[in-house]
Amino acid sequence: MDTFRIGFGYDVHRFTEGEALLMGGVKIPFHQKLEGHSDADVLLHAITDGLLGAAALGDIGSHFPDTDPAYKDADSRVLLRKSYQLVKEKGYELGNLDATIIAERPKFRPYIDSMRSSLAENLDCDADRVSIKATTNERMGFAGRQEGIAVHAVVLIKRINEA
Ligand SMILES: Nc1ccn([C@@H]2O[C@H](COP(=O)(O)O)[C@@H](O)[C@H]2O)c(=O)n1
Ligand SMILES: C[C@@]1(CO)OP(=O)(O)OP(=O)(O)OC[C@H]1O
Repeated sequence: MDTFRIGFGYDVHRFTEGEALLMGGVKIPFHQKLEGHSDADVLLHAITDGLLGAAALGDIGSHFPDTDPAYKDADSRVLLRKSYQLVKEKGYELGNLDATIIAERPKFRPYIDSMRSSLAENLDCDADRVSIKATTNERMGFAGRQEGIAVHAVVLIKRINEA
C-alpha cells in the first residue's frame, strides 16, 4: 500500500440568474448563481474529484450521477463527506489540498478563510491542510467572459497510521 497518493480535480459550472452562489460551502452574495443538477458548488466538486482520483475511486459523476433525481439540488458538502468516507475506507486520510478558483467576479478573497474553515469542518481536519486561492483569467476564455467559473484542485492523501 502506498504511503502517499496524489489526485487532481477539475470542474466548471456556468453562470445563470440568481442572487448568490455557493463556493466551498459558503454563500456568496452575487447577481448570478452557478447552474447545476446539484447546488453547483464547483469548488467542492473539484476537491471531491481530487480526493476520489487520489484513491483511484472514479469521479463524482460515477458516484452521484446527474441523471439521478436523488441528487437534484444536492448539498455538495454531503457528496464531499460521502466521497471522503470511501477514501478513508480504502485506508487513506487527507494530507493536504490546494485549489484555485478561476473567475473574474465575484472577488473571493474576503471569503477564503470561511471556505477553508468550512472545508476543514467537512473533512474533519485542521484548516492548515486546506489552501484555497483565486485568480482572474485576465478576461480571456469562458471564465474571462464571465460565462462560468472553473476550479482546479490537487489533493494529497496519506495512509492512515493505525499504530
Ligand atoms: N475572482 C477573484 C479573482 C482574483 N482574486 C484575488 O485577486 C488577486 C489578483 O488576481 P489576478 O488574476 O489579477 O492575479 C488574486 O491573487 C486573488 O487574491 C479574488 O479574490 N477573486
Ligand atoms: C454533482 C452532480 C450530481 O448532482 O451534478 P452537477 O451539479 O451537475 O455537477 P457536475 O460537476 O457537473 O457533475 C457531478 C454530478 O453528478
